[in-house]
Amino acid sequence: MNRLTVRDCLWSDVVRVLEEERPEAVSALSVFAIFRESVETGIFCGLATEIDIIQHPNWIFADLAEHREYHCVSPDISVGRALRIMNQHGLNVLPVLERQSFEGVVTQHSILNMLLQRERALRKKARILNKLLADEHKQVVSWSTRLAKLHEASRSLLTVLAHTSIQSDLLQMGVESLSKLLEARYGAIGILDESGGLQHFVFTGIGPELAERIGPFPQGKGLLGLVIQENVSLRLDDMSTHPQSAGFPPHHPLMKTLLAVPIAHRDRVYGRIYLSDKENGEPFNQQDEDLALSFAHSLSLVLDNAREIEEVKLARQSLDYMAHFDHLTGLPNRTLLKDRVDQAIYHAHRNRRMIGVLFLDLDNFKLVNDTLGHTCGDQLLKCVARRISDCLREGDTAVRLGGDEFIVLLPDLTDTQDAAKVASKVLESLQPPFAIDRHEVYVSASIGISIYPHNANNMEELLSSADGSMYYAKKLGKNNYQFFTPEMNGSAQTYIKLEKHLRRALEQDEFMLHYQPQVDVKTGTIIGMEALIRWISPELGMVSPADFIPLAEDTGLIVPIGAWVLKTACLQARSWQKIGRPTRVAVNLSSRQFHPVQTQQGSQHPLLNAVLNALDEADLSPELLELEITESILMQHLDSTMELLNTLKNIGVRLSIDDFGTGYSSLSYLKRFPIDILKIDKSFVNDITTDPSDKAIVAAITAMAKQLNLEVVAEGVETLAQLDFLCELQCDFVQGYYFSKPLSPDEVMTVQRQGILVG
Ligand SMILES: Nc1nc2c(ncn2[C@@H]2O[C@@H]3COP(=O)(O)O[C@H]4[C@@H](O)[C@H](n5cnc6c(=O)[nH]c(N)nc65)O[C@@H]4COP(=O)(O)O[C@H]3[C@H]2O)c(=O)[nH]1
Repeated sequence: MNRLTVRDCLWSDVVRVLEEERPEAVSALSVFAIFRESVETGIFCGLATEIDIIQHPNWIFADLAEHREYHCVSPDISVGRALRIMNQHGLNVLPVLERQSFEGVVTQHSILNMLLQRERALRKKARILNKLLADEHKQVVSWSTRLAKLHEASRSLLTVLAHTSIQSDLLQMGVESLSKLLEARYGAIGILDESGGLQHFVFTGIGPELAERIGPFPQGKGLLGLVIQENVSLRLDDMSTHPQSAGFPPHHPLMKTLLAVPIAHRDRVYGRIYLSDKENGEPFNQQDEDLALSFAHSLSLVLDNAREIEEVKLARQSLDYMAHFDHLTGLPNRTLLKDRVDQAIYHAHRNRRMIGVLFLDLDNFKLVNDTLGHTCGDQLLKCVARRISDCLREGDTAVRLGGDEFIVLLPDLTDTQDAAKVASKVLESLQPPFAIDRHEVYVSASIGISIYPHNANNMEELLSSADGSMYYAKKLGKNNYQFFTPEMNGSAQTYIKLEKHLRRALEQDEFMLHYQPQVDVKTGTIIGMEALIRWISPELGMVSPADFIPLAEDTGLIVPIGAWVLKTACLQARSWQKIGRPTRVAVNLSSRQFHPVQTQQGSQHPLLNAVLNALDEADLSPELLELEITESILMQHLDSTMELLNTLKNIGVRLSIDDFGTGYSSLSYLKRFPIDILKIDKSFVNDITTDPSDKAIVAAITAMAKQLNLEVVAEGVETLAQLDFLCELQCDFVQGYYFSKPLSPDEVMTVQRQGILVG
């Protein structure tokens, strides 16, 4: 309001008179303005009041003007100043002149009036302002309450987050808080899953049954889809008129007003919140939207954080899993086993109990892996793991150490025989064939058992004792279990030592071949030589092939060793040929060479390769090479075996069956395979003079071989009596100590120079 001036307070009841006029009766409050010549345009001469007239009843206005002290004020001075002038001169009225022109009068009364008016106006304004202020205050208070509530809700979200990882709890709490805050009847949160689809709905104002009927929202369509895709908020005052409101599922309660905001953080949209129908019926306003957005932002931070925590947790879990479990079978691994063994030892020690450790190694797993491939091998390991686990009680642990090695931990044994029972149960469970990729696969296992506290006091020792007894079980023919004894320990150590040295033997040139002559009984001439490998180890001395060949087969080392034997034998036969004494050389083949280690599709069989290379390198005629295979080799994979034998036969090499009579002795297959020679096993020859049935067997084999046009070589002939019997049975060729032990190449030269062998 402006400053109050004299102009604002001019007195309205002013009577303009001429100076020569005589006063007449007027109202008590009137003031006379006296002019010369004209009341409109004349010169202002002064003022007179009712009191002046009463005091001088006979005077004309000119006298009264002259009698009154003349003071005037400008209209722009403040009322305060005017009052001060009146006070100073004892006046209650003043003329107001602006540049000599009469503007009116100001009286104490008019000023008072104006002041009262002004005060009233000010009071009114103050009231309005006060109300405004009160309203604003109320607004501020309500905002601060809302903000406090929002803050509280956000804090609760974080608290929930700290105490639970279940996101739906978090969201439920979020949507409830927000709906309450904005007084919305319905509210819901939808969160996007990894593939961008809307998942994880939480509702408020809608019961679980209805929520179920509403079902999932159409993904990406309708209004709410827009909110997510465009990352924008949306406010509708009347949904029924909006063309895209069809995006709501049909069972959703009818809604009029809608507020939807995205839950987004750093351009990443996590989902959306929608609220509808405020309880007071009003549409959602900008403040509601701001509040919902602020809330959604808090929620997005929480979700972002929760996701990060979840991701870290999952990563930690999978790291933890990887550290303690075998990825293929899902069984615990060595690390977890260590924990369990330590715990078991602790309890067993306190309760004076025993612990059993079973070390299980599959017997023919390598063959399965090599012939059927790694995928089938892996499947087999999984099935084996399941069968082992099925044999165990709660509290026992099956562990995969790696490869085809498993451990069973029996933490609470009262009797060592219980460990034996479990072992035999496991062996039995492995007997039925496994159906792997349309193949029926048979496997067995060798199990070694060690017992705490009898055999060892910690995990490493328990495993090593069980490992030792497992080797012993293998040695005893596989598919059985053995307890640990100190002798076994020695034997296992030897086996392990052997393996270590065998791995280096080939490259360190520690092998050589000896040759045992095969003799024509009638003439004494040498018809061939069987190549027999010898290993002279600098550390172990002479090692028998009966000891290291099975190990070479188990470890796969037989393949390079076998190739070396073929090459060396062919070179030797070629050198005999070169000096004019062509002699056939017979080479033993092991099953592992025959049934190969993973052949690549379309590539040549590794054995065929090795044979061709050896012949080629030595430049040897194929008919001077004989390949000895056992009956059991023949019986595995009949079709592929037949194919390979035919190929070898076509090359021109000769084929013989070693140890004939000890295996299936199926005579019928002899007709089917391109075999040239049968070698009667030395076990029959050994007792031929004393055991009539052995004699009968040898007789039958010889007769049948003759029928089939096969040569027969009897092995292990040590005595003249045995030789006589064999001659009687018309067995033409023999091999054995009677004529000669296996000879070094130099010794062979000496014998060859003699031309014939005499027993
Ligand atoms: N008691 C007795 N034994 C006789 C007599 N005549 C020969 N022997 C022995 O009987 C074994 C015959 O070889 P095998 O049955 O193929 O049995 C062989 C063969 O299965 C395997 N082997 C030897 N060299 C090789 C090889 O280069 N490759 C493969 N895969 N196996 C081989 O090792 C086995 C043992 O070979 P060796 O110790 O050389 O033992 C040889 C030989 O020394 C006899 O009159 N009395």
